[in-house]
Amino acid sequence: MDSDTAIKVTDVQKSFAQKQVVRDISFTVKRGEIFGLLGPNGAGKTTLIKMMTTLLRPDQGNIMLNGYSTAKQSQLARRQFGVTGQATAIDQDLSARENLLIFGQLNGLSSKDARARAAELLTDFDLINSADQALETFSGGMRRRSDLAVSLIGQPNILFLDEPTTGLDPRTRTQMWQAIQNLVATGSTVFLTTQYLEEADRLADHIALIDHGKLIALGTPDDLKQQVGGMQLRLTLSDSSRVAQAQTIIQTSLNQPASISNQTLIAPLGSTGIQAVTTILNQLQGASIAISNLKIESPSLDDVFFKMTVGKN
Ligand SMILES: Nc1ncnc2c1ncn2[C@@H]1O[C@H](COP(=O)(O)OP(=O)(O)OP(=O)(O)O)[C@@H](O)[C@H]1O
Repeated sequence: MDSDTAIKVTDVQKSFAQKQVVRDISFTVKRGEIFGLLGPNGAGKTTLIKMMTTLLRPDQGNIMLNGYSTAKQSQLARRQFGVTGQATAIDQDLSARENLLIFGQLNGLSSKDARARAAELLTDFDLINSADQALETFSGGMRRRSDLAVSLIGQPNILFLDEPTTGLDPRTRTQMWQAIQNLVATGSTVFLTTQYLEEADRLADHIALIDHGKLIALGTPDDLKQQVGGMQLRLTLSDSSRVAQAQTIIQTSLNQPASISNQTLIAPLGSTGIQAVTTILNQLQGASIAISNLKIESPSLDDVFFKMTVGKN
């Protein structure tokens, strides 16, 4: 495993009873990146993350965290990461600061270092003004940020975030995104699962899409969007009698078929087709074909998700 690699998953399989829920999955996560794991309900995300965090053993295959095998060197592998979503508060009567101090000491920090690290995290996560309030008085967003702070107290090199923003309002979600981005800016590697495709699109450098336990796509958000067809041109004409003529102009310029829906022509632009849009518009104008609407649409990760996954059946 080279030194740029934080996580290496090789041919991992897991079955429960007779049912195979993770099938031969392999991928690599580079140091300092945000890697998103996506998939419909029941796809196997939680099972995979449990295997990566040593809570479950794969039936077959290998998982390495910073070069340590989760099966053969589980103690060392465990020291490489933090996880959110596990017991991150001992007692709701404790303040956020007290909670951080306890987890700091559990992680082997001296009380002086734990105090300093707690103050740093409370500031980073915008909790410093509520640091001495009991956790039970915290809103959902404050709790989530406090959980994230706790998972960072031992300065893990790799952080697993299982649905870090589920249920948060848009403002708090944006704050969490910022916190995650700040974290990777300091060199940590983040592995996250999310139900929000926009979140994966905004945050993730690479995405693995799984369905029915199988890896069905792997790449940057842009790679995945290209796989479902890239950008599209949608042109609506003012006069329906000119549709056939406009179709010829578009098809000739793009060298791609254009489909017709009422008065709207739709054609894939491909990677260089966007340059042809000016030519198309000039030719339409030259032929006195008026247009009432023009859109250049990028595919979204939603398109990728819907085209590539089937989900529970
Ligand atoms: N301990 C278990 N025993 C039996 N079947 C299980 C067990 N854990 C998970 N499964 C099954 O494995 C499949 C994958 O579940 P998993 O929780 O990994 O999916 P997921 O992608 O995390 O789904 P969700 O988005 O709904 O959380 C499901 O069909 C689930 O019912």
